[in-house]
Amino acid sequence: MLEARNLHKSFGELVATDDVSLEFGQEDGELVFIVGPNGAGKTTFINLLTGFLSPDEGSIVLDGDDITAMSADERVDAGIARSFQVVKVFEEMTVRENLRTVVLTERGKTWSLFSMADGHADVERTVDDLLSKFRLDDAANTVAEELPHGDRKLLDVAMSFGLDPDYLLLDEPTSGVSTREKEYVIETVVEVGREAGVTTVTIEHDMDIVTEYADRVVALHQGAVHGVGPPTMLETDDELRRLLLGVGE
Ligand SMILES: Nc1ncnc2c1ncn2[C@@H]1O[C@H](COP(=O)(O)OP(=O)(O)OP(=O)(O)O)[C@@H](O)[C@H]1O
Repeated sequence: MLEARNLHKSFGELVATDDVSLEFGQEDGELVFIVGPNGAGKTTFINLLTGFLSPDEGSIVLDGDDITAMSADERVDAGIARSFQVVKVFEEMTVRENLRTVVLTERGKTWSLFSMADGHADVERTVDDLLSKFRLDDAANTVAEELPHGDRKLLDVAMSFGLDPDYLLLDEPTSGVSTREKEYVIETVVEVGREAGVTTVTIEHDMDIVTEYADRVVALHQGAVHGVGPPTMLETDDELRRLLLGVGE
């Protein structure tokens, strides 16, 4: 289980994370969506969980161990991977080459266990598996910068997934993706996460997507937890609806 305990983070006078305590991973393959108006502290919270920011107060606990002081890289090794709002892929490499770099990184730890030939075949099998899971087979030899936006997003998530995480934190995987592609991108991500039993925590602004796919919704407002509940909360919580529509922000 991944826990945030009383996290606080300020930037100067601005409180971006205000006493946030949340738990993830009680159930394998749970799909948690984080919602909230612009500036609510969603990305900051993901940055704190993944080690890209340090909290001013509070702690992050993984399976009972305090990991607050762990670096982002160490957290990846511990099973916490992320994607970014702006895709970070190697633009001039093909999709296959991008995925291979991740699998090699992940395998790096155990590389000596394989002979070179076995190791190579194993890496390629894993890359093929990622290509197929993320429906990128047809784009395997396409250079990343030439991919349609939806496939770029899928490649980005596939690269995080290739790190073999227990927890996958996704910062707006559908941002900038056309309405037509959105459903396809999120459906693919959801399916892969569920099948692998990976807990995914996804920031999402499209409430139709959240309603359709979330097992649990976390709503943030002004850095604090406004509420945690089933997606029906988006219908029943009038205050939340008002916040998400941006009234009074
Ligand atoms: N590095 C930083 N330095 C100063 N202020 C920051 C920094 N990062 C975030 N903030 C501020 O903290 C607040 C929370 O930002 P954050 O990006 O976490 O919100 P968000 O909910 O992800 O917003 P959005 O939906 O617009 O992406 C905002 O007011 C933002 O301007």
